[in-house]
Amino acid sequence: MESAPPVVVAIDGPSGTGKSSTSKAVAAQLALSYLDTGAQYRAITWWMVSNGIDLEDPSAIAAVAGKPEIVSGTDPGNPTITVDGMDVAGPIRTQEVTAKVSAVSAVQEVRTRITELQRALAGSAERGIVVEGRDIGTTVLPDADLKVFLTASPEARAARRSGELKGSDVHSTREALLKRDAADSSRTASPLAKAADAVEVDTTELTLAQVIECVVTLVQEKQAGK
Ligand SMILES: Nc1ncnc2c1ncn2[C@@H]1O[C@H](COP(=O)(O)OP(=O)(O)O)[C@@H](O)[C@H]1O
Ligand SMILES: Nc1ccn([C@H]2C[C@H](O)[C@@H](COP(=O)(O)OP(=O)(O)O)O2)c(=O)n1
Repeated sequence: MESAPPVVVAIDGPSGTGKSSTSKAVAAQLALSYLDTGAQYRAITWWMVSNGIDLEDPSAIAAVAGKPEIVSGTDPGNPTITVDGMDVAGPIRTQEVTAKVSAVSAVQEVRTRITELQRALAGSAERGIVVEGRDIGTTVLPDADLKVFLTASPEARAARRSGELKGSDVHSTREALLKRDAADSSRTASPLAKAADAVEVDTTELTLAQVIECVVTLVQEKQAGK
């Protein structure tokens, strides 16, 4: 039997819309690879913070953008991320990295470097890949077979996020989240945006299981040539 051609799925959207949970589950169900591109931007930010780079200065960020070696494991059952061989899955989720990641990811040299890694991983995924981020459908993989743009109300997103971060209140989580969205959407270099040919799914009133089912169906329809 001939094997199916690889399928490339781009899932974009702001924070807390369900990109990571949906993408991981869809990739696992369909036996595809999975790439969390936010984790890559967090990893390079973690390296810059750890090495005392002045993050107020875009030229200082640009000058060292090529230094850290970032490697992503693409098994949806066990996604991994290392910087210079060190497992950074935990450290990249701190509030400090979260607060600084938008400044680092706005720098073009950083984006060029990370985009290269993303395209290489997408191109080598034998059965295909689900790639989630902010600019996957618009810039990284404009020829993706399926593009999904997830949205949800700021209230729903803040409630989901503060449910994860113990001890944080919904109001401050909402403010921090909106600030990061504004920075990510207004930067010049490849901002967060919905591709013209993306399917928009508003997840505010949907359960995670419903969102996963919706995206799995969209992928299967594409694979069936509909
Ligand atoms: N449709 C949904 N309904 C309720 N909670 C959800 C839904 N989608 C995701 N979540 C939860 O919201 C949190 C953020 O989801 P995540 O997938 O990390 O979003 P993103 O990658 O877009 O930031 C997680 O705790 C996840 O379990
Ligand atoms: N394709 C991408 C993915 C993430 N980023 C940047 C902008 C985001 O605020 C950060 C972190 O992304 P991540 O997906 O981990 O964020 P959350 O899961 O929403 O907290 O990385 C980006 O610029 N481009």
